[in-house]
Parts: sequence; C-alpha cells; structure tokens
Amino acid sequence: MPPTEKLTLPTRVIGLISGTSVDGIDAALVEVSGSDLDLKIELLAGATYPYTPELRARILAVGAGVAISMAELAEIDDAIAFAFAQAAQNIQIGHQPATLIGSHGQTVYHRPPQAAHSTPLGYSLQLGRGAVIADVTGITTVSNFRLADINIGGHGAPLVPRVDAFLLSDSVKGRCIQNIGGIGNVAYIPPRGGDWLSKIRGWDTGPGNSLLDLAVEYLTDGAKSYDQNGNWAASGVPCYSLVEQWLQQDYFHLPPPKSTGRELFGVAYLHECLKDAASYQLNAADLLATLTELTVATIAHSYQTFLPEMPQQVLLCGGGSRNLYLKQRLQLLLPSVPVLTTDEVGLNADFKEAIAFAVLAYWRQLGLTGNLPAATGAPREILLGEIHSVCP
Ligand SMILES: Nc1ncnc2c1ncn2[C@@H]1O[C@H](COP(=O)(O)OP(=O)(O)OP(=O)(O)O)[C@@H](O)[C@H]1O
Ligand SMILES: CC(=O)N[C@H]1[C@@H]2OC[C@@H](O2)[C@@H](O)[C@@H]1O[C@H](C)C(=O)O
Repeated sequence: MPPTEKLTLPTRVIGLISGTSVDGIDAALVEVSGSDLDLKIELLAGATYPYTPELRARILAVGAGVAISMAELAEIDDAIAFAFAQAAQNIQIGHQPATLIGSHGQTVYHRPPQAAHSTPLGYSLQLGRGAVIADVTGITTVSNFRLADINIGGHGAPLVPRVDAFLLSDSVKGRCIQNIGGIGNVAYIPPRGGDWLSKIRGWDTGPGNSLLDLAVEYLTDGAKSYDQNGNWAASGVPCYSLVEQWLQQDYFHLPPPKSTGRELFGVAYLHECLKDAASYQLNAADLLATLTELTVATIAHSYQTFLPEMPQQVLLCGGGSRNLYLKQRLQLLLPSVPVLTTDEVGLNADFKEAIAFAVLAYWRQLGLTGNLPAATGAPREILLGEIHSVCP
C-alpha cells in the first residue's frame, strides 16, 4: 500500500449505508481531500433516516432466509434505492450540493469465501441500485463496493479498515478501531512509522448488537428493538459458564481475515442461545447480560488471539459504542487498554461507516484502490465500486 503522490481537490461527497442492524439509512455529507496519508474529511452533516416499519420487516425477513419471489426482490430493491436517494436529497438541505455519492446499500446476504468448496468464491448482495440513486439525485453515484474484492477471492469485507488507517492512525499509539454494529469488526492500526502500513489488520469479530437486539425484541414481544444504554442488561448477571461454552463456536477460532453476518449470528443462533439460557434458568436481564458478555468476550479474545501485540487504545464506534454497560464490560476485560470512542479523537462514532463509503467513492473516482488485502483476504488491492454517471 504505497502512499500516492496524486494531488487532490476537496470534493463534497455523500456517504450512505444501512448496516446489519437495519435500523435506517446513515447519511453523511463530507468534504474530502488528500488521498491517503494526507486524507482529510470534514463532516458537514450526518443523519439517520429510518426505514418504514414495513420495509424494515421485509429486509429482515430476506436476511433471515425467508424465501421470496424475484418480483418481491425487485420491489425491495426499488424501495431501498428510492429511500437511499431520498436520504441523499435530505442530507444536502441547507448545504452546497454534493458532486459524488458513495452508497453501500443494504446487505441482505453475505457468504464468505469457502476454501475447498465447489464454489470457492464469496458472495455478497447489497440492494439499492446505484444507477437509480444517480438518476434520482442527478449526482454520480458509486455503489456495489464489495463485488470486485470478492471476484478475486476476497471476503469483500470489512472495507472500512483501510479508511480507518488513514483517518485514525497515531504516531505513538497502536489502536484498535472497534465497530459495534449488528456485527462487530476491528481495524488494528500500529503506530505510524517504518512499515506500519503492512502491519494493519482487520476482521469481523462476530456478533455486535445483533443477538442483543433480537433478544430484546423477543423478550418485549416486539415492543422494543434494543436495550437503551444497556440498562436492562446492567441489571442482570452474566453467566460465565455459558459465555465459555458459546466461545467454543468455530468462527471465534478461525484466523483472520474473516467475515460474517446475520446468516450466522441471527435468529437461528439466538434460538440456540435461548435454549442454553433456559437450561441455566437465566432470567431476562441475565440473558441480556450474558449476550453482552459474549460480544465483549469475542472482541477481547480475538485481540488476544490474533493481534501481533495488544493496542494501546481501543476506539469504539457504531451504535454499540452508546451501550454504556457493554463499554464498561469491555473495559473490564481489557484492563490495561483505555476503551474510548472515536468521538474522543475527533471522528464521529455514529457516522463513521457512512463517512467511510464517501471516502471509498472518492478513492474510486480518483482511480485509487480501496480494499485492504490483510482485512479482506483478497490477493491484491483493487478498485472498488461501480460508477454510475448521470444520464443526460
Ligand atoms: N443508546 C444506545 N444504547 C444501546 N445500544 C444502542 C444505543 N444506540 C444504538 N445502539 C445499538 O446500535 C445498533 C445500531 O448500530 P449501528 O447503526 O452501528 O449498526 P449497523 O451499522 O446497522 O451495523 P453494522 O455495522 O454491523 O453494519 C442498534 O440496533 C442498537 O443495538
Ligand atoms: C457484508 C456486510 O455488509 N458486512 C458488514 C457487516 O457490518 C459490520 C461487518 O459486518 C463488516 O464486515 C461490514 O461492514 C462494514 C461497513 C465494512 O465493510 O467495513
């Protein structure tokens, strides 16, 4: 990953993503300049636009493996594309217009590469066609970011670690940038200097909030979708024997690069957890405390197992960084490493993923590669994303 000499002008870009929590479309309007070591962003506006409950329910059903017709798939794709286009229009209100959009879309299926399988390549499907977004907004749109990396044998995920490396490296401290969305993922960034770029790593750590959210929905009969600040879980006690048992799951022992999704850590997985919890007679609060402990234990375990050295700081981002109980538990498991949020070093923790897709679109437009082979497992760097120009 050699630094480029390319001169770049500030560009106003919109980044759009709805993640595995399917809680809504995160939109970030950013001014981007530089290219890699000199990469800079200024967040001008950030907002989350919730899906309608009907669309959210349809997306979650597809993601959970419910069979649908091609006609229904087309309808969902249309609805997502128009919702993303609307989010891009809304985020510009009161600002100078953007000239570029980077849209991740909505993941509804993700299959990591399967070595020694008859179809060894991965497969990842993000809905919300970029061409429609470009047409509705009149703004060139880059989309389908994961495909190129997957086509050459990579996981197509996680993609954010390369952006993290250039926005969040430190000259002295090694950092782990830990996203806790539906799924958790980490970027390990050693202190800048020497061959630091070649030592950056990234992978999906496992469940973030996905099992917790599903459990809250189950326990409240759908009245609640998440445990605000982790208050409910904080009133319970984690069952450590169960956490130990759950940590035996193969995924947590697979060496990186690796990626996962709701296909593994989704409804069926929660049902297994519920059965186990019943055999330990856990009440609702204990169940949530135990699922929270699983998330933090998988994070701490993966650092201890797979990193060349422990970081000097952990910077949290994503919705899970707002879960105070979870943050506290992670700090307890990593006693010598301060656990902060990216807000505390100047990068918005709620919109970092949306910002990253703005940067990835900007790199694509400049002709710069976007993947980090150490994080996706691809054999080489490659241009990410398809460019949809505006038809006259
Ligand atoms: N105040 C809060 N307290 C506890 N949990 C919260 C809070 N705010 C957000 N969350 C959690 O964060 C989740 C949303 O996180 P986020 O938007 O980062 O996920 P995502 O981007 O959809 O997922 P991914 O990063 O896996 O793609 C919510 O579903 C909820 O579980
Ligand atoms: C296939 C897919 O959408 N993966 C997401 C998901 O959500 C978190 C984790 O799993 C990560 O690998 C990825 O997203 C972020 C944006 C990434 O690519 O870095």
